[in-house]
Amino acid sequence: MVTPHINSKKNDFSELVIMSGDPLRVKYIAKNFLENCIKINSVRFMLGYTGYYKDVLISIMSHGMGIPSAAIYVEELIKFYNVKKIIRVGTCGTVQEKINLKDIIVAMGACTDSSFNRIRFKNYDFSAISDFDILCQVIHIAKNMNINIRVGNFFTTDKFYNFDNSFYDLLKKYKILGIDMETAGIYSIAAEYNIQAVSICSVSDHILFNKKLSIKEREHTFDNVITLALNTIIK
Ligand SMILES: O=P(O)(O)O[C@H]1O[C@H](CO)[C@@H](O)[C@H]1O
Ligand SMILES: O=c1cc[nH]c(=O)[nH]1
Repeated sequence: MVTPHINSKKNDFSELVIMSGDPLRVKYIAKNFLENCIKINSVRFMLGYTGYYKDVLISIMSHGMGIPSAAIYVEELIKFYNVKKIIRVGTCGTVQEKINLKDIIVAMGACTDSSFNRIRFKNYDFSAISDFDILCQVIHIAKNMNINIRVGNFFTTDKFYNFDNSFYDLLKKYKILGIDMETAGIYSIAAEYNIQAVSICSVSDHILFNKKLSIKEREHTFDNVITLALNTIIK
């Protein structure tokens, strides 16, 4: 099976997929956490790998930045490769004073400024939420692994650079914990196709305090998030 963006054979993908925006983070996860790992996609350098984690077949696939890019990969994985469970392992910004760089935030739901969900949902507001069971599993497994997480609302934006401080004040007031660029879209696609999805993000940018992680840190300092995601997806 080949799509315009993925040149893998039908059985190259596991039904369980960890996704991330950055292809180099995907490569890092595959090389450091999977056994007997093979590369299954490199079209547009949107890298994908399949291998074993604790004897379970898992795929790791990049989705690029922004809903339009992520939606292409998520829809193709579901429609052509029979994928049933997706955990996004990403980075996010925050505007909350009590949240620090590298903190882990699980997106229970995601608001958005994108029109993507309105286009899909006949122009109504779609409440983009994670699958409840997989969300509970993340919480349970994080507790067992002694990994601190926060669970709450996200804002998925089309605009990485937003210079309007009143916008960030609004997000802060409405208890938005994380800001990313894909989660709201991934959740609506998951709902349409009845698959499970959840986003787990590490804070890479503190917008309020003007602090950010380096490029290398964004690529591979998230081993706790990765093991949390892997242990959740195999359940
Ligand atoms: O680290 P990733 O998974 O790419 O996620 C975040 O980082 C990118 C912006 O720098 C956007 O894709 C955003 O959602
Ligand atoms: O979308 C994102 C991702 C990381 N940091 C941000 O500020 N926004």
